[in-house]
Amino acid sequence: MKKVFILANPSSGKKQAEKYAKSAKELYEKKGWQVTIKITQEKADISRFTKEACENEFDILIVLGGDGTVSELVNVLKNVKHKPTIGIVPTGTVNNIAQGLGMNTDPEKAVDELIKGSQKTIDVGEINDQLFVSSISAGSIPATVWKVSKEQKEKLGPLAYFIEGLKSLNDNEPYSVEIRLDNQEPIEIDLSLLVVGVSNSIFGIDYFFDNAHYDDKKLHLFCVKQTNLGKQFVTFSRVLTNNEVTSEDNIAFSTTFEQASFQLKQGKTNVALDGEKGPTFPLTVKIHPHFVNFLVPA
Ligand SMILES: Nc1ncnc2c1ncn2[C@@H]1O[C@H](COP(=O)(O)OP(=O)(O)OP(=O)(O)O)[C@@H](O)[C@H]1O
Repeated sequence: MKKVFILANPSSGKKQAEKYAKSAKELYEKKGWQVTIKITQEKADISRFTKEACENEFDILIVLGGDGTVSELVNVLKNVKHKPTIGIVPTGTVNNIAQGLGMNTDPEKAVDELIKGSQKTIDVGEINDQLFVSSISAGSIPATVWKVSKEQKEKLGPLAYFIEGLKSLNDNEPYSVEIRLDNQEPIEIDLSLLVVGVSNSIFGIDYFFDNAHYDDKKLHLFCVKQTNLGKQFVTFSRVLTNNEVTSEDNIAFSTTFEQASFQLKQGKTNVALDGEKGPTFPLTVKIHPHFVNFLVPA
């Protein structure tokens, strides 16, 4: 009999996680699975319950939450002997990770999809000893990601990020970064945006890195150089309308790497990790290929 641990963050998204967790338990028990359900009361419970699921060797750990919850949970898996297979029921606001895995964004359908699903071994990124499952980013747009209030997120969903992002183009402060990719010579560039992603879906845009896959053993880098507001706007519009990210006038560029370092040479900027506040510069970033199994639609 499969041992299944359900971990639900009731504060995520529209606050429906507890409700869906209970209906998931009912459905999975009918299927003959042995189900334990835990509802988090605070952030620290995410790692506490994940450790419990690993120590007691559960086969499957189903998480009901958004990117923040999934990211917190995956960070626990770095130091455990037994990693359960993870399944996501996306009850967050943006749910990039679930989207990148091809999960249904309707939690009810996702609950059902996980029973019939298959397993996929996915890559994760590491930045200064912290794991990320979706992306890290630096610049005024990512800085707004964690400034977006819970209320704005509930009301506007992913659109809240876009609106705040566009507003932030105005107070874009220049910063200069020395980038060293794999064994290449370092380059120093004045940037307004730096994004490193594990999969295609970033900031709620599911084609941000069009060719990226969760199991391609690569990290994907997208940079926008410092330029005037108009050109930046055009570049972001291209990204948002699924056009080429590499613009003719070299304002933006994208590439892939396995390990890299980023050193801040001038100015200051914040780093976001899976939509939450991340570490500070200097950054050492690498891929962990095939780190953990996830349940994905069949
Ligand atoms: N009871 C709670 N249990 C767990 N985390 C909580 C709780 N209350 C507040 N939080 C906060 O919720 C954050 C995780 O929320 P999460 O990111 O999963 O949802 P979201 O922000 O709605 O979705 P998304 O990140 O996809 O936009 C945690 O980092 C933690 O700070």
